[in-house]
Amino acid sequence: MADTAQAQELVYLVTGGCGFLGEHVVRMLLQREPRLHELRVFDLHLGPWLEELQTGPVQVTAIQGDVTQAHEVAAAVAGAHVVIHTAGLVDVFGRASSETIHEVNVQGTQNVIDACVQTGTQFLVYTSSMEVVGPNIKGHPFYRGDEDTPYEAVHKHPYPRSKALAEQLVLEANGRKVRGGRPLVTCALRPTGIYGEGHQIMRDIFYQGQRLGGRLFRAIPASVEHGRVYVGNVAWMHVLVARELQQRGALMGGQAYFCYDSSPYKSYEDFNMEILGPCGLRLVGTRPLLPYWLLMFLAVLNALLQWLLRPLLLYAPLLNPYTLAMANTTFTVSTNKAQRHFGYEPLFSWEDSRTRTIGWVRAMDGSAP
Ligand SMILES: NC(=O)c1ccc[n+]([C@@H]2O[C@H](COP(=O)([O-])OP(=O)(O)OC[C@H]3O[C@@H](n4cnc5c(N)ncnc54)[C@H](O)[C@@H]3O)[C@@H](O)[C@H]2O)c1
Ligand SMILES: CC(C)CCC[C@@H](C)[C@H]1CC[C@H]2[C@@H]3[C@H](O)C=C4C[C@@H](O)CC[C@]4(C)[C@H]3CC[C@]12C
Repeated sequence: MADTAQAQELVYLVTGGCGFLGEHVVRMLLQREPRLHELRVFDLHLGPWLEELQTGPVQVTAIQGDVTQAHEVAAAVAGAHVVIHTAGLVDVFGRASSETIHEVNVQGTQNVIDACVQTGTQFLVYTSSMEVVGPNIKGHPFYRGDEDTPYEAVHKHPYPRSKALAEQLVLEANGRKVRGGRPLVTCALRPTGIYGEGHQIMRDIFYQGQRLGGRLFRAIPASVEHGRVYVGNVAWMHVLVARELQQRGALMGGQAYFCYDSSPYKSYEDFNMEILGPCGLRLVGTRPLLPYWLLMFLAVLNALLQWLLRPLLLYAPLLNPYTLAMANTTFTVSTNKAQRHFGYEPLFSWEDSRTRTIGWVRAMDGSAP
């Protein structure tokens, strides 16, 4: 828990605080933000684990609410010094409509900005995504690029489009006067594919491998690099950026930072095997077992089935044309902007990140649904 020797005076609000990333941000704040007095956790669905946090020195306030409801957001934001806005609809599988994704990710973010302005909250950190940059629909590689690398960002899919619009809103809001006359200071963090304890897709792939007798079948060439970052480091970056934004607003305000750490550059599947291999799974094939055209045919078929079945049931498999394109396009970052601007160093080494994630997967063994 926080070092109580320092004055505990700050009120933080974490939207989406019960999600995969949000829970790590909440726990990290309690461990590493000594000036915290109250931590508000705002989410559509509150987790039972919040109960166990109520016994520490920091007042943890659970708020069940919806970011699309401006009055609920304003009530939660009022009196907060800092807002970390991680709430979002993460959907590249066609589970939600594009209107709903826009409503939550874009209008929800606008509501958060408006609430800061109306109630006088000065610091706003937004969880953006690598997808505001790419991969683009043309499949152009982004090979170990940084925040200044030129890239043709073209957003057709509702999720990346919504993240890009929301990020733009947040960054453009930097400098707006909030109630009381001070300027709003904002910035955006852009994680690549996050992994770690609680990662739903890793869980799904693990169970799928178990159902297939401990095997997964290679679908993506090993040469395609996909950026990954450990959830603990993403959470730490949020905590640090929120703290430093209060001291270095002139430099950091209006900036976007990729989230990075020392996780290795690998294909999506080869990276997963770094975790799932020690948990008993094997990746079959050194090359994709099916040709790309056949995978694309299956992906399109899945999209068609999703559309046809929609009136009856929700069919949302991992493979669709968008996820196939993502998995097949190199997108990795190599940058030190966060280190230069606010002294970020990953808190967890690759070995720690991997060990922690393996421990979490192993604990699920035998509990397949
Ligand atoms: N998972 C990744 O690989 C990844 C990568 C880059 C960026 N991100 C971003 O990180 C953020 C968190 O993602 P995650 O992976 O933890 O997803 P998640 O789905 O686990 O968490 C999102 C949380 O937001 C909440 N939420 C959704 N709609 C809401 C609403 N209308 N009002 C209030 N709360 C709502 C959900 O209940 C959930 O707890 C998102 O903004 C996402 O775009 C995620
Ligand atoms: C050949 C297929 C079966 C492989 C399917 C893999 C696919 C489900 C994976 C590949 C890449 C993954 C995305 C990537 O890690 C980055 C992000 C950004 C983030 O903002 C949200 C999650 C997302 C889209 C990952 C989703 C799962 C993807 C598409």
